[in-house]
Amino acid sequence: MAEDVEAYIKNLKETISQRDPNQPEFQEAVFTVLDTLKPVLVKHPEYVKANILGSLVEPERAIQFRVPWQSDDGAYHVNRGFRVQFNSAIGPYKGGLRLHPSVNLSIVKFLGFEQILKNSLTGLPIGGGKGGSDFNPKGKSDSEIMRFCQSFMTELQRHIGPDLDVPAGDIGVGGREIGYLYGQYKRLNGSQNGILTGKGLEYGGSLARTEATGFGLIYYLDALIKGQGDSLKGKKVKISGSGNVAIYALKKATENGAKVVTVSDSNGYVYDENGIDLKTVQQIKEVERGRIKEYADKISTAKYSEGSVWDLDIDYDIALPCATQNEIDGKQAALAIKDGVKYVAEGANMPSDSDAIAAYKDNNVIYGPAKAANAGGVAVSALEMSQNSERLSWSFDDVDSRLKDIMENIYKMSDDADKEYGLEKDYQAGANIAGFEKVAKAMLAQGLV
Ligand SMILES: NC(=O)C1=CN([C@@H]2O[C@H](COP(=O)(O)OP(=O)(O)OC[C@H]3O[C@@H](n4cnc5c(N)ncnc54)[C@H](O)[C@@H]3O)[C@@H](O)[C@H]2O)C=CC1
Ligand SMILES: O=C(O)CCC(=O)C(=O)O
Repeated sequence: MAEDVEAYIKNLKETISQRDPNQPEFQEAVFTVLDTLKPVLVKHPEYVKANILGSLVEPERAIQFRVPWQSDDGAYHVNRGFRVQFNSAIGPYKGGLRLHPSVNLSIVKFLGFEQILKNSLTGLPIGGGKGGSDFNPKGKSDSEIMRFCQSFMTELQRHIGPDLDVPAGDIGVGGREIGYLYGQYKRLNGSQNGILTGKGLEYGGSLARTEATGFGLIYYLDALIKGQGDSLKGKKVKISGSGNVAIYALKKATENGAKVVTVSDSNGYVYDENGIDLKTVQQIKEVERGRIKEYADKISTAKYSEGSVWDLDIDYDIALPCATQNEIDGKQAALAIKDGVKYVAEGANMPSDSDAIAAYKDNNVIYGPAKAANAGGVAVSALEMSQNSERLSWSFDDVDSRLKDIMENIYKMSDDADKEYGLEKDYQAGANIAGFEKVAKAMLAQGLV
């Protein structure tokens, strides 16, 4: 049976490589998951017989469209928009929209695929999807962002709905962009605040959605660390990124007694041995929309350097990558291990490449993978959908305590899966298995769909 499973997985990988030879990020995400699911397939031959994985790796729908917009100087531009509706076995497609020049079909498919199992882990009824555009928001005026978002939504609105597909934010899409996207949807279709999450509090947003991914990361990390009989208190932490996820991870980690000594952006990073000051980062990033370099102009103990924060050689305990995919390679993971890192928990999606993950595992670094560690954002998005359906707003504490329960439960589900399949502290495999089993059961029950 184990040989049949090996052959099945090998065959699937070959099919994907042939079908999508130019999608390296998608292949990376899928191949990693396929490898960790082998024990489940050995135990459940019915999933192989029904070719559940063959369906799982193929999006139900991948939409690509033109996004024309005009810049303030009157020039005409055309970007490419995407929405990949990957899997609706357990609920409406759910996942963010990314605005970044690197966005292409491979990246949107990898993110959409990851979202299927992540959303399943939340325990809430949401399927997987993702979207975005290769539009670069950096340096654009508010009016340019508004015109782009209006044009993007003019096409996207045909494909989404409160029970069909509910997008949200991701890199380059925060409260401002969600506002413009929602405004355009409403002009075209009337008010239906269930079509997007991450909305402003005045028009159907949920308290704690802004904080959810970063806070959730720390709730998960806390459970992971406690599971090893250890504590977050007094630990020295490197965070990468300085966007939504990084900022609220910094806030909660500091509140919980850890010392965060770095934040970064795509140009460089700041290192402050005294601990990064949250308010200064928020002022630069959330208010002024500036570069992280400015932090060192405001805080005298901080030093700014160009390049990757993962090349900074200092002793520390915990790595929290919160910027982007493949930001940590094998060499950088080896440096982290040499520097004393015991825990890695991923705020970004797929920030560690496969060499980095292998290095963590070979050196007994406790590794919390993205789909478990950063599921708090989408979990609170699903709670926003519930509040919209109920026409109610829950208190911050209510949402936050549900978030904490969800993140602790994700750790527990991954740990239980490890125990069931005899996988010693492999929280990556545990998360993949726990997320997959629910989706696989739903797909099997629904027949050839
Ligand atoms: N916002 C959310 O609720 C969720 C976000 N994520 C993931 O978290 C990560 C960060 O997203 P957000 O904080 O929402 O985005 P954001 O747009 O608020 O911030 C992104 C941050 O990453 C940095 N960055 C982008 N590209 C980089 C590069 N090539 N090298 C170094 N730094 C780079 C940016 O400078 C910025 O500081 C992404 O991987 C995203 O997919 C995951 C789950 C939910
Ligand atoms: O809140 C959401 O629906 C999207 C979150 C997201 O894009 C992610 O989990 O990567």
